[in-house]
Amino acid sequence: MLPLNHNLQKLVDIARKDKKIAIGLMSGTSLDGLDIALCRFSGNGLQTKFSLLQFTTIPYDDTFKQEVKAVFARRDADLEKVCLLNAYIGTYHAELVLQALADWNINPKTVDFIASHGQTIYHAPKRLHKQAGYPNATLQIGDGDHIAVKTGILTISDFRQKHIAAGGEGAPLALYGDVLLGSKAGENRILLNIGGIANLTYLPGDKDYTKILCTDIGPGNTLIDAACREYFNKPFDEDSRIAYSGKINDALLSELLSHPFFKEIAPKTTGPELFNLAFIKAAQERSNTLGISAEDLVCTLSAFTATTITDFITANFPADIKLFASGGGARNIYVMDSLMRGLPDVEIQDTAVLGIDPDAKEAILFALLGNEALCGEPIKIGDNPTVLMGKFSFAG
Ligand SMILES: Nc1ncnc2c1ncn2[C@@H]1O[C@H](COP(=O)(O)OP(=O)(O)OP(=O)(O)O)[C@@H](O)[C@H]1O
Ligand SMILES: CC(=O)N[C@H]1[C@@H]2OC[C@@H](O2)[C@@H](O)[C@@H]1O[C@H](C)C(=O)O
Repeated sequence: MLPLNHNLQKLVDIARKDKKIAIGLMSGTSLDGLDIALCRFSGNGLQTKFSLLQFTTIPYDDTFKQEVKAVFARRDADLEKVCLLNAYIGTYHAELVLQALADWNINPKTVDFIASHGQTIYHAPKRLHKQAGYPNATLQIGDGDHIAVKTGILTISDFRQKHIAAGGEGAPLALYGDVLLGSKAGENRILLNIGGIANLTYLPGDKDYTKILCTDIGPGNTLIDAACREYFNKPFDEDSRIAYSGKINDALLSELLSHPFFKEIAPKTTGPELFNLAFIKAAQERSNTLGISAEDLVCTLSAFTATTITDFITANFPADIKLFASGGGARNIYVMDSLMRGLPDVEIQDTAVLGIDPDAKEAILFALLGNEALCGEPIKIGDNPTVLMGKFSFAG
């Protein structure tokens, strides 16, 4: 029998380790920076035990943000720029990982694997592109080979394609992490992540997997951020100061809420390809509200995010439920206050009480998906794709 090549042998050795040190990387739709979570795993599937050893978000500089924004969610993107960014982001993320490890005084050789989400630059489920003959599609760039070669660490990346190949929309993948780390017998739970886009996982206390639902809900921070950039030259509404200085415009709010996406059956996914500045302006035109103040606009968009979440939860889940929030939007007090008022019977906390740092949750998710890719088995959760995801990149 021929021997395994050294990469495959190393892969098998890592997969069989009782304890694995992993780095999860997430760069989300808000483009604020790279989330880096250093985790330790033992076990797999429902027996997974994890601890977060370190976490940081390394902010992107303005030049990098502009470069990515030039192609992000744009149908007319410059293909050469996409090609360059695919390699560049891989190398750049690798540098940021090495920087974080140096700051933490950790030798890269002690890390078993990196699990990298990459940067989504376009998300096109059929519900969005509507082009006959084409499947659901999504594109994350920042190639794993560059990360593996530059860091010397086995890298698992490009998780979303398998989900699509097996019939999904490529998102939300939070489902797989939330089921493993977030469910509790006897307690109906919602894990709500408010990033650029808001998504949730419903985990019933009876652990009936056919009732589990994981779906995007609509915009989280993306429209609020877009309006802050356009009218206040600010990246986001820090501590909701702008929202609190404005008032809700009811005509605009009901126009925003009337978009057909909110009537579509879940699970469903979306992104800034739909929810963007042009979407806001079109709704303002239709509701005759182009003249409202920028403060009222930010306030109305914040109310829009909160209302879509409360409406979805009220319409779909039982009243006896606990909600655990994560993502940058969990710091938007206007949105969180509105959720508490809109869901008076729901106990709302953040995921920290579950031992999951709310800022780190998505980076932890990818580390966990990497652990499953190495040593898990596909888990059947209702009608969701029963798959292990991720592609392997070797350092040498
Ligand atoms: N103090 C704060 N006040 C208000 N909003 C905040 C605050 N801190 C963070 N945010 C919001 O959180 C956003 C960043 O959230 P996060 O990092 O979870 O997004 P993401 O991971 O890029 O998104 P996604 O999950 O959609 O991919 C910021 O752009 C901002 O809108
Ligand atoms: C295509 C894509 O990048 N989608 C992201 C985005 O950000 C939030 C929401 O939209 C979610 O569907 C997804 O990310 C998380 C990590 C997920 O897949 O669960």
